[in-house]
Amino acid sequence: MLNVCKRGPASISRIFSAAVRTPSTKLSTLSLSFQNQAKPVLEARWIHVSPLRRQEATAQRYEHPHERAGAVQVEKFDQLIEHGLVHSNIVRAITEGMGHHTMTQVQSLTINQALQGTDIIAQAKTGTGKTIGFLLPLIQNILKKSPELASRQRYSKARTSDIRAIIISPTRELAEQIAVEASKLCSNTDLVVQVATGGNHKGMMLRKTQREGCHILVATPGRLNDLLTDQYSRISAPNLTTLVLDEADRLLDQGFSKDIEDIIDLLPDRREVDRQTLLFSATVPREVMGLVRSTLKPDFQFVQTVQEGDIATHEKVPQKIITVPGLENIMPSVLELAKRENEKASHASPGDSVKPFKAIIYFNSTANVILAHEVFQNLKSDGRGLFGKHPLYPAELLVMHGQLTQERRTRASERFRKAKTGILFSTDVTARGMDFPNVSHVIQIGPPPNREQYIHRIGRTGRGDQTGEGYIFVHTSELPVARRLLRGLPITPDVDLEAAKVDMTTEAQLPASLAATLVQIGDATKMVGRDIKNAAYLAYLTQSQAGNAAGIIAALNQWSRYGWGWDQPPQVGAGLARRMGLMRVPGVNIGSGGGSSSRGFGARDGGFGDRGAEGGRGGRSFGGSGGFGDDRGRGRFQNAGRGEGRSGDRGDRGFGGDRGRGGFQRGGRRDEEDFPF
Ligand SMILES: Nc1ncnc2c1ncn2[C@@H]1O[C@H](COP(=O)(O)OP(=O)(O)OP(=O)(O)O)[C@@H](O)[C@H]1O
Repeated sequence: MLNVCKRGPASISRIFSAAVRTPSTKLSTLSLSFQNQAKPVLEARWIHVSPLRRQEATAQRYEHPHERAGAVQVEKFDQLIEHGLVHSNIVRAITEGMGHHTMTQVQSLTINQALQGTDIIAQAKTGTGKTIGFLLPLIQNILKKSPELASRQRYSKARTSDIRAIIISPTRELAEQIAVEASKLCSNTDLVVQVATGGNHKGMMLRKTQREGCHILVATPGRLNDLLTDQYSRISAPNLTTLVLDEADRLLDQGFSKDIEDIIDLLPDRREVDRQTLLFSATVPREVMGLVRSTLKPDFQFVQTVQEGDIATHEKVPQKIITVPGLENIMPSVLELAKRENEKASHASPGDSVKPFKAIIYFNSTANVILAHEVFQNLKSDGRGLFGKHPLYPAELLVMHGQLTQERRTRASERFRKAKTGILFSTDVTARGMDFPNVSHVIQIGPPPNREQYIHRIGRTGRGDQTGEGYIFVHTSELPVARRLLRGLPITPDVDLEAAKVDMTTEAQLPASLAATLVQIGDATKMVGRDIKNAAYLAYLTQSQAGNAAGIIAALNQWSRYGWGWDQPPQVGAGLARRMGLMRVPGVNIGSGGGSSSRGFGARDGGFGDRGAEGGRGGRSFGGSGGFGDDRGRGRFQNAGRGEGRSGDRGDRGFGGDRGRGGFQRGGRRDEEDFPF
């Protein structure tokens, strides 16, 4: 059926322009391999598990000389009680409270090992239960030293200096989530869990901790540093038994490693108070291995259920790449996808595995999150005027980025957690560790900042025994960089979405449903303010890794013309254009300013001098990364901005940059044979 709309997309944009006028060691058999050190007094051990041999692996016994003779590798939580390894009050919280009976592979390996007190770095795919993997041994090891804490007392006598375990997380939301999980595990014991994050009121947290005491502290790095150095906080951990770094590779990369080093210096000397260190993540890039070694004892174990060469993402999550001819194709394509999935879900019979559409859409900049969220909020179905029903009704449309207050961030997380159907427009603040239930789709807009981030983002779906789907949209000019970053991942091209193929620069006859989608996005975009669009343009420009300035400028200009209906593209400040080497690039609309008018709509996770982190340290990068109170900027334009550190928020004001890899990089070797897309 062909359309109503005789004129094609080009004319849709003209409607806008009328309104807008400016510019194993395979442990194939749980065998252990030894990595000899130069002076092998103690050696680190690598435990790899081939997924195919899991059953076999988990049934084996350890036979390492360091092991307790006869130590059994258990795989049911109840067996931990039978073997006298873990207090029944902890196990009951998992089996009866949470309903988990069988351990996941990473849990089985790490719990069995960590109970013996060794330092561990564990790498396992996203959503495989790593949180319990470190919480359970951590809690048991506290109870081993203080059995009197094993059952609930009427009056707890905990103090602020009773901290036995500290868990560090790179983001506030993740810290909150871990604290909730830890409280569940401790629910039958007398252990007290507290959480300290940058966005929350320090005084209130301190008063609560002074009132209730603390045995397990979950914190973000900046706030933890702040508490440990504040002599009035009375927070101390003289008897610390365990330190956990969740998302360890993130905490040990350049953005956070100095904070972590400072925190470790503030903890009791390990030679005087022995403690266990546990590092967990789905990704452990080689670059951080040096720091991993220096953080752990020399005889640490590397429990790796993802081996080099294995697929790092879940095979059960189909991943598709959609190459679009214009950036203006992306929002209509997302809407088409959402409508299609809603349609499928509404026709599914009760036995079908089709889930309601509940998606997280990741953007590389705060400004683009804001723009997309506004557009989707403004959507109306055809012919209903201003008060028309939303085409995705009853979906929740939520936004999450580092410029929001902590209260709004928490509210957005909670609402998305509860939503049956919805879209969370997000920067990378939710990319790691967040366990939102029933996420059916993860959609990434543009190439991710790096391969690890792609893996963590995709990991928000297909968690536990759930299924899910991944989509990534890239502009043709971004394809080389996407191929370089995502080499070897099971991503296949997708050509099903009509809105992703249509040429918006020419008039055409279109199927009615496609025309309706384009008109809906067009009308909704028209209602979004100029500043937001300017900011989105500049953020996309400054964080782009396309390696081709002329190409990305052309794509952005086409977006502003055919997506927003602007005659002139937004201005790029002369200073910024100079710094980015854009002065001679055709199509750049150079303004007179030294920088850009879009401050405040940060690009990838922050920057703009807002390295203020959780504790509010001023910074110097603009165009940084950081953002969302989690990531710390290593921006493209270091030193170019003013320090605008804001207490309680780790840089999210920047408008540029990419985590340590700045824009316009070379696209890397192009070897078509290597890529399915
Ligand atoms: N043994 C288990 N059996 C079934 N479900 C489990 C088990 N352990 C944990 N889960 C559930 O699996 C989900 C994912 O767990 P968790 O968040 O710990 O994963 P993760 O490996 O830390 O993920 P990420 O790498 O994204 O941080 C949670 O909903 C959790 O309740």
